[in-house]
Amino acid sequence: MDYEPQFLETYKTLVQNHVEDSSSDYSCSTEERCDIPLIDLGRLNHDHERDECMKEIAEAAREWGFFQVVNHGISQELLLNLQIEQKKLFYQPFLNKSAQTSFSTLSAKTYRWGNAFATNLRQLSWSEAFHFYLTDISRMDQHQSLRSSLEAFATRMFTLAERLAEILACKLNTKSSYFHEHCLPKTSFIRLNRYPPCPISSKVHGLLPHSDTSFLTIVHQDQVEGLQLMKDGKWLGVKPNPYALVVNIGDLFQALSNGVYKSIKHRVAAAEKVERFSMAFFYCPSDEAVIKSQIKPPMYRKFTFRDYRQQTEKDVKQFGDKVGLSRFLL
Ligand SMILES: C=C1C[C@]23C[C@@]1(O)CC[C@H]2[C@@]12CC[C@H](O)[C@@](C)(C(=O)O1)[C@H]2[C@@H]3C(=O)O
Ligand SMILES: O=C(O)CCC(=O)C(=O)O
Ligand SMILES: [Fe+2]
Repeated sequence: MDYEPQFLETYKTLVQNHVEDSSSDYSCSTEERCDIPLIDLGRLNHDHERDECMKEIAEAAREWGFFQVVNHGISQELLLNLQIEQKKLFYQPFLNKSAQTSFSTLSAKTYRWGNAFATNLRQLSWSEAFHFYLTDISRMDQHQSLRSSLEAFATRMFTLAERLAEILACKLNTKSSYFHEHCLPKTSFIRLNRYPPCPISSKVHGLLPHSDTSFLTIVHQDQVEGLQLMKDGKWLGVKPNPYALVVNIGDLFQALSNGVYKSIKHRVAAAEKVERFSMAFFYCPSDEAVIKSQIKPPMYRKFTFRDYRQQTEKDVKQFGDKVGLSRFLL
């Protein structure tokens, strides 16, 4: 198909040099699927249920770093419309996507695939993605239907992310106005993911294990399994729920909460026969925002979001993967 990135040809050397070992089978057996906490956000609108619901959110962030939410305020119609646009976007010829001839107004790194810096097959992600910042979206004059779906998604996701972040801050006794001040729609971004069928699915990840460089990430996954998270040293599969969004704590909230909320490693398994799509919203601050916990004694030295992003980009270039928060431990 002319829309598929040429993974096998491009990463031929990594495939040839791959040495099988016991840890290189990435599939996850049935009994290892899990139910992450499922939280009904409708309860936030009722006085007598609000406190309990907020407590559950904070507990899930502490214990799991992951939870699902229903009655989240984002309509199925909106999610479906964006999914349709997402498919149209990925089913363009690969050359259009990579040359971005039809997205010439967008910033250079909108489309990405594989991992140009992978030093071995484990670091290769058998997937492609588009990153959209709100400032880019507003300039997409030639793609009206994609633009309006992205705008609606970003607006609703932003409101949800801010609400969750404020609840989490409140349960930490941290100033919740921090988020309103530093995290703006234009500093957050959307990532549309596609995981193509993969002929070497037991040797490679769909998306390599990582924690997110964000305060919070909210993901809509389709009905194809694949997302897995690390809990108590084991990989567990997250069962897709058509009405739920998956929320996970990112590195910045782990730092701001002094390690109370957990930014958990997760990955997406590659599949041999089926493709998978997901849409993620990364709730991030401006580059100048300072991440410093009020909780004593501090675990991490204070840093700006710019410091963290630049360090991550440097590590990915040098090592093929991000090192993450451990760089900032005191
Ligand atoms: C090679 C990598 C790029 C990435 C960090 C990683 O080590 C693995 C996952 C990638 C990811 C996915 C989610 C976010 O878009 C991102 C910014 C993140 O935190 O992890 C990216 C990283 C990236 O593009 O630099
Ligand atoms: O595809 C998914 O379900 C998760 C994607 C993800 O982890 C990411 O984009 O950071
Ligand atoms: Fe992620």
